[in-house]
Amino acid sequence: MASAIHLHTTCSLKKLVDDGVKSVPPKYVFPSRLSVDKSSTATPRTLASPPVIDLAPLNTPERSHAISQIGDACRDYGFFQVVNHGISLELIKRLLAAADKFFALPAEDRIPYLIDDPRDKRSHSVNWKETVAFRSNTSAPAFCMEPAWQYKAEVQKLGETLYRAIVESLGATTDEGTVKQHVASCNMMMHYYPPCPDPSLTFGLSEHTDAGFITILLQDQVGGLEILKDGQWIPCNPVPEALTINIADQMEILSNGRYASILHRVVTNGAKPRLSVPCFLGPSMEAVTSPLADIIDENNPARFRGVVYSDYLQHYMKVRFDDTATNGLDFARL
Ligand SMILES: O=C(O)CCC(=O)C(=O)O
Ligand SMILES: [Fe+2]
Repeated sequence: MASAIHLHTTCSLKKLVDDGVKSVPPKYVFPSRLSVDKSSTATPRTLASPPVIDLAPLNTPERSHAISQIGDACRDYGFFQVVNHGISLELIKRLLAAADKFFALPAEDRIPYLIDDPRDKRSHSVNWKETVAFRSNTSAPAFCMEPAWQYKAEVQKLGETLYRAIVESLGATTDEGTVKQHVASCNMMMHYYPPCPDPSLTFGLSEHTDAGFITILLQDQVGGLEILKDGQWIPCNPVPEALTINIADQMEILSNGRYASILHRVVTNGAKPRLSVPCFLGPSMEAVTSPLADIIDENNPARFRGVVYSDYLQHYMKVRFDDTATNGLDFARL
């Protein structure tokens, strides 16, 4: 969400829940939730969760095996989880502990740091979550900033590794200058989804795709993330010590549509709060994304035009979170 203007919010959903709210206030009700046949949105058991991929072989003679696993996951799911990702588990624990400590603070100490995520308002409905965005040294209390900055730097490195691997899985090459331009920014947020008195009425985060190249998500073990696969919402169940990766819009353009940016959403639950830390890795504002030259020929013509990221983001923020359009990528489609 690189270009979004983040206004600070004045209220806390968590406080409402802590104070014992017994029903969902109307602004948090998604009308689409009321009209759907609940049986069709019940978590299906038939389709598997996205695959879990071991990244350790990337630095060994077995690299090509890991690359083909990544390619298959990008093509078949647009989502996968990675273990042996190189980010210290101790650092991850420290970050999650800091996040827990932050969300345990009294509401008045937390509210100044909460942002109005522009993605939280879809038409008239509001997502069931609270969010902090790590944009400056004062985005969160110092005890959060310290692990957050360290984690963000590690995620940026992992993002470059994954970008290279994904391009390689397409049978294409890239140069270091392009990697730096396309993995130029890392927008990090921290979402807290309180337990909800009626999860059938709400979304933690309603369906969307992410705008950048790839998103690296740290989620706790509670669960709630779902992806749309073959017309069915399937859970992306948390795996201990894994990070969740998804293809975002710029990667769909780069891969000329071979790797789709997948719709995903977060559902709420009645029992436990959930914490997640997404990092949106995207290009610099002036960078142009277009399909990789190596994968375009007369049998595979370009399906997208080149787009400047700042133009893309402007369009994305306009259409993605109202009810009038469903696909931000139509902006770039030829
Ligand atoms: O909390 C999650 O699991 C997903 C968050 C997400 O999709 C986003 O912030 O774009
Ligand atoms: Fe997302």
